[in-house]
Amino acid sequence: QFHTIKYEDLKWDESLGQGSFTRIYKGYRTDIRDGEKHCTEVLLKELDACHKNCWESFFESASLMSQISHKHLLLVYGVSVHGEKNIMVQEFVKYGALDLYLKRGKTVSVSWKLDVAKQLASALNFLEEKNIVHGNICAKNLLLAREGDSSQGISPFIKLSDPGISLAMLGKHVLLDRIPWVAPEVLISSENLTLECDKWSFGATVWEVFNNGNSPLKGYNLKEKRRFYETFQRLPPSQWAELADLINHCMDYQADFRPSCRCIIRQLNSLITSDYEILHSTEPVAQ
Ligand SMILES: Nc1cnc(-c2cc(N)nc3[nH]ccc23)cn1
Repeated sequence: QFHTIKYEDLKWDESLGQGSFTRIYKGYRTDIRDGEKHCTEVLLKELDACHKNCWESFFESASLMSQISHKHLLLVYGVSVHGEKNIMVQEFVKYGALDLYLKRGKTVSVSWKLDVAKQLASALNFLEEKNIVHGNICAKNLLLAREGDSSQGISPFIKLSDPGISLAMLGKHVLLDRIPWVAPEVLISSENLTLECDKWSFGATVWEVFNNGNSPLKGYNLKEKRRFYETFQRLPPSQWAELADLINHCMDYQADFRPSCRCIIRQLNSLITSDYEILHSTEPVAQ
């Protein structure tokens, strides 16, 4: 179901941090294609040996991403097993995770943010058509392949990363900590992990993008996060009413009230043409 890569073909470079039970490194993969030697920049995602029991879920998420291909889905080259080590080999995406990129204070225009939201919505639409649930949509899992340059009219380009270890395998604490990205019904039972859950997470991710990568409910402890759902609270609304409505529509506590991907894309397109862009664009508008 996916390609196995020889450990000897991999070379580790700098460490780039860690995810849930995983450590990530920049690396290189040498492979021979049509008689030529190629050396490709890759992202090496190592699963902690102590989480051995998660490895099939780890590989499942790899195989999910390698079975389908879409321009806004991360390319997974394959997996490598070496003794205790399970390694997922992914394409290296130049600018890394979107939340860190935005937190680093890069000022981006409203249309830049809308482009990112539209690209994520088109990736979700593709997954919805294949009836595939991602389960971990968030700005940390959006990778920036091209910065874009609004003055040159060049849009950014994002790729949705693999979901990582499936929610069903994660402990209650990890699930609670994923509030407000994880849909409320999933906390009740991971059997409730459906396509609608990705719509909820989409809403929380759009909120992050329009709040410069700040984490929603930052500083909330697990108890406060649980209360947030128990009392049906909403994220602080954007001043842009149409955007706040879209986010709240996606983050409807009633899963079947959440909009379809096509509806989300239509609403995003109407946002792009709405007056907000004129009123809040950084470039002075001719009076
Ligand atoms: N599939 C991926 C995933 N993450 C990256 C990445 C790139 C970068 N410039 N800094 C980083 N810092 C942490 C991760 C990362 C690249 N490719």
